[in-house]
Amino acid sequence: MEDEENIEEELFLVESQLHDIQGQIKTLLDRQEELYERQLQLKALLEVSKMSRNKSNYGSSVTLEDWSGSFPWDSQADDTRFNVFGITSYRSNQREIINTVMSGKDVLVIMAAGGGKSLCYQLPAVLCNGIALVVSPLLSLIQDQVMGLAALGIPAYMLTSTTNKEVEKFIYRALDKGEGELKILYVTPEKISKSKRFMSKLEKCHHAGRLSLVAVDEAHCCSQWGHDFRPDYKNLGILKIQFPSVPMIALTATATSKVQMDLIEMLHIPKCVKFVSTVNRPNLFYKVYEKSPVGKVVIDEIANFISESYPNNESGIVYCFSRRECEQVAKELCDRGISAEHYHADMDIIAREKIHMRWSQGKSQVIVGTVAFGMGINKPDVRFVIHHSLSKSMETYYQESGRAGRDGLSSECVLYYRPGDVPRQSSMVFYENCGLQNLYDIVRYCQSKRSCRRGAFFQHFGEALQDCNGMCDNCASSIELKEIDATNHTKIVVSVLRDLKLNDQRATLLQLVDKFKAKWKGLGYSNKDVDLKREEIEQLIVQLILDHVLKEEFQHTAYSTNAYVTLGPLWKPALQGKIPD
Ligand SMILES: Nc1ncnc2c1ncn2[C@@H]1O[C@H](COP(=O)(O)OP(=O)(O)OP(=O)(O)O)[C@@H](O)[C@H]1O
Repeated sequence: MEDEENIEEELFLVESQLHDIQGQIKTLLDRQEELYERQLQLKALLEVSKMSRNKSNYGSSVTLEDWSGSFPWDSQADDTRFNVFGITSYRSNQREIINTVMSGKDVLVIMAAGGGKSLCYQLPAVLCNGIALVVSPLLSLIQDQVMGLAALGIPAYMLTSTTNKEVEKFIYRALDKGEGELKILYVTPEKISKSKRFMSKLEKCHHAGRLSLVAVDEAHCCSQWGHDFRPDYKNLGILKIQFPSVPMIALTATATSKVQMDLIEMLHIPKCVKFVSTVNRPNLFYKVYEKSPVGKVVIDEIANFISESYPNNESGIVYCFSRRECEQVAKELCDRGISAEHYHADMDIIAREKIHMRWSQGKSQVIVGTVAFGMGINKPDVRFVIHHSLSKSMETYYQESGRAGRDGLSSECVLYYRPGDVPRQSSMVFYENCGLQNLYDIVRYCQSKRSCRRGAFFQHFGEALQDCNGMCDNCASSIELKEIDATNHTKIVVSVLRDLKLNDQRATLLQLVDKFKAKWKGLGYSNKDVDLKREEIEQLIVQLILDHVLKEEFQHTAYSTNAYVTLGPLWKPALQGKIPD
């Protein structure tokens, strides 16, 4: 009896010590996770810092002169800003950029969507004698700009495939002989690379001292590391070679350090002065919703979100993965009473224009588009951008979601995520430069239940962290997260993959999960072992890919219905000790 009491007493002691130790282990594991996250951030920062050091080594320096002081053109510039452009004061960096261009320097401008990049070259173009050349990638973008400038009384023209003969003659005379009134000339990059006649007229214009400046809009298109690479942009380097004394201003909304270096090199502007504004869009609320595997449920949720949050026909965009999906989502939203129209590259240009116009004028509420609904969307009052599937990279997502709230008012960016969408994207980006790494970055953004979404953008673009002010779901919500020990699950995932590899078999993500479940049961795990739902197992597999736990040996072992899951080509022993045998 006394023995039993002693045993019970010791048992109680042991159990309470075990309880304490488990608490300590949990604290340590939490700390370990924080450190892993910090490790990733520091590695990214180190890379950015090394890149900028290399860059200064090969001479593309950022001069530190003060461009906000007084300059001889100050009063004329103020007068033009106010009386021609109707703008009462400059926004951040605009004055400095204008002063730099006016001083004859080359400039690289990185300024968030809606930040006011156009004024940075249009105002100097009006102030300077002669003609400014602007290279821009899209006809619709050019048309908008030319119309806007004409409305301000500025003689701007475009020379593109749609320009009629009369106007073309007028433009060539202006370039050649300085006749007629032409201040800003817009062309597409194809004109520079393909039209010898145009280039020889431009040469004459320059020779006569009448080419005032060259602006390259959407300059990230130069770089194949950027998100919208355009082969014809690669040839724009010729402009600086032919016209070395003419200041060049390259502008874009986003460019990682790698893209910046690339485009400085391609445009031959190694001594450019660089102005980088923050990527932060404080008025945008970022959130990720778990996406149901049932298509109709997703549409119900999107339709409810729109009709409850935006009952007054406020404008929005829904981005979809494929053309077929985009048509279907638009139709199903219409069936649920939302005025939505689809937009994709398979439609003819007139139909697309009509749909864009109706939406711009508020006659339809939502455009359901593919990536084709891209550059040149200048609608300021887009209140929400919903992603029906994840984008292929952080940059693409930043651009697409950034079409919300250009007027500075509160707007929402919602992404519907399910791991099952990852293989579809990975099959598309598999052969792109860094395609998988870029995809994994956005997947990491989606899978995170803790980190600040805004912080992920700062990290991606190599910028110091800023306060989110509760403007993302992870910062705003106080949901308690349930934590589980997934060691056994991970062991099973790895062993399922080993079996497949051994038998030279392949499996879709769905099949992988089925095999996992069968093995889980077969191994006789009891009820107190955590039984995960299908989506949770999918999330675990994707997380293991992201954490590089699944080694290279499993690459291509798993397939989705018709696409690679592409497991872990980037394995590194970051999680040593956690990798199961
Ligand atoms: N200093 C300013 N004050 C007020 N409005 C301005 C100022 N500068 C520009 N704007 C206005 O802000 C809007 C966005 O400018 P702009 O089209 O140049 O943006 P952007 O940086 O080119 O954006 P995107 O990358 O999306 O094309 C325009 O309506 C423009 O007239």
